[in-house]
Amino acid sequence: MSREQIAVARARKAFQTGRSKPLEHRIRQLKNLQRLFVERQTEISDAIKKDLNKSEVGTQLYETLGLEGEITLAIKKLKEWAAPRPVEKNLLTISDTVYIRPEPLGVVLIIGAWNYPWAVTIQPLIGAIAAGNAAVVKPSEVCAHTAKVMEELLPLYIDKELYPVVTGGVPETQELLRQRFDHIFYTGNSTVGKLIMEAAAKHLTPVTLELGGKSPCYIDKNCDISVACRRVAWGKYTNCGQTCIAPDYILCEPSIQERVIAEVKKSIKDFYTENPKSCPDYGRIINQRHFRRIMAMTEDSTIAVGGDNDESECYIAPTVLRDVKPEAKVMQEEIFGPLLPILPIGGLDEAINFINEREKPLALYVFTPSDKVIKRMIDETSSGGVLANDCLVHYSVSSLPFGGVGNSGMGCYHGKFSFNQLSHLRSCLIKKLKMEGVNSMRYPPHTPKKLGWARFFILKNPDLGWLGRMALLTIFAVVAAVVIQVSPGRQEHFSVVVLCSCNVLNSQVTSF
Ligand SMILES: NC(=O)c1ccc[n+]([C@@H]2O[C@H](COP(=O)([O-])OP(=O)(O)OC[C@H]3O[C@@H](n4cnc5c(N)ncnc54)[C@H](O)[C@@H]3O)[C@@H](O)[C@H]2O)c1
Ligand SMILES: CCCCCCCCCC=O
Repeated sequence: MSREQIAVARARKAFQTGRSKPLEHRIRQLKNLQRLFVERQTEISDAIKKDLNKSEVGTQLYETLGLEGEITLAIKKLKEWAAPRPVEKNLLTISDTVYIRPEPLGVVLIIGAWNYPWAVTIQPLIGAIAAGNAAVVKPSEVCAHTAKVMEELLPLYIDKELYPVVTGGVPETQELLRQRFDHIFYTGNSTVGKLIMEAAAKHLTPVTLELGGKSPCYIDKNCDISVACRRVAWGKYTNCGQTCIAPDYILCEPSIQERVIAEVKKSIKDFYTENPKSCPDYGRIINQRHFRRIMAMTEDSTIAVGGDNDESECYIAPTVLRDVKPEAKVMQEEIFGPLLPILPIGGLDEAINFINEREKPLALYVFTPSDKVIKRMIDETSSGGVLANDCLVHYSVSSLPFGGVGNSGMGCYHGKFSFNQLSHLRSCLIKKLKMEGVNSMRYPPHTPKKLGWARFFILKNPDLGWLGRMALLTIFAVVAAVVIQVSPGRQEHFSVVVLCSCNVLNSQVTSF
């Protein structure tokens, strides 16, 4: 058996013992994971420094702080999230207990990307643990130092059979993908996303695909350009542009292009000094392959700011490109690097058309003081998420589902959405063996009269409020009296009326 097969088989066996399911176990594991981030911050930071030149503070701010917040939230809310969820009923099921029961899916495969290696690998793991699953964790081999630290540290804190770490590159990931999982949670590019889905299809395994793409940024000429550009520069150059939701390019009217260039330039200096290369807060491109890919994108565009680079250090200065054409190389794929192209455009209508002619983005940014412009941008486009007058921060809001749409991904996570995404939401309906008369309307022989009753019972919404229920009760009482007088032998009619009368006051599930 391969190393990958062994890890999956062990995780499955451990899941089958049932030990991942009790809430106490889940909480204990989450607390242990939290402890890892408190006790091992130095090892985590040192490795990321080697991989991406992230500073220690940057690592906490962009990677581990969010994870600590998500763990704290999951621990606090787990009982509520995992509890059966009462649902509304129709009249036909009014005397039944009807609810949704979140259940673990089984063994989840988590495939992480390299750009925020802890954030995008461990955040799904938090959801997997909270939902009671086992999970095989495959960190990206591209951030080699971090993958090694993750492989060493996780088993010291959490159940290593239930949550094994499998390191490796493409062959190892493909070997993992040949195994059977109950869910695959993949973060990375859209091309590999398609391969993941293909492999998952063999076992009919559901997938979450957290992908990327080009996230547009429209700057309205009426906005505070200085503030807008500072926020855009932060969103773009954080982690050297290697952020899935970085504003990929700017759309603005030609009349403000020079202002935008000047203000972005000013922010670059404010954030990273005159010499970003020696600034501890400015990162590096992950490797030379990506360095060359990014530099090649500048070839047919005009550099307005930056452009300095050093392949031996994987350094590319924060760069702005002016008067970029839609056909330019930099506009053909997600940049994932510190280049900020500006595309002059005729105004909002043209910007909306430009966005809609392309793949649905993961994030969409609009900077404007006008609520009308914001509303139009939201109403007339589609994207995984949309932000007005800021960048990136929606990622930190646990109550918002984070994920793409179309080419930018499927499924979502963060907070309760992670729990739901990695749970099976099982429909439960518990009926008593009494009141058989009421069922006659659905048993053959089918008659128009029975259909009439069925229409009433299925289509009527019993959620009438207290007054409505009292009124309905009165009607049922009158009908019951009439039925008893007119057709004393028709037991099913009588049962129906009694059933409704008895239960109309209690149209919600109250206990399990
Ligand atoms: N939506 C999000 O939350 C999110 C977060 C981070 C990154 N991203 C996106 O990810 C992309 C960057 O990541 P990447 O794709 O370069 O990361 P990557 O190269 O680390 O690949 C991601 C994972 O896929 C595996 N993989 C790569 N090729 C494979 C193959 N042929 N078969 C099977 N597995 C394979 C890798 O081992 C790795 O674990 C960008 O598009 C970015 O926008 C999205
Ligand atoms: C405070 C804002 C945090 C932003 C973190 C962005 C992480 C993006 C992950 C995808 O690349």
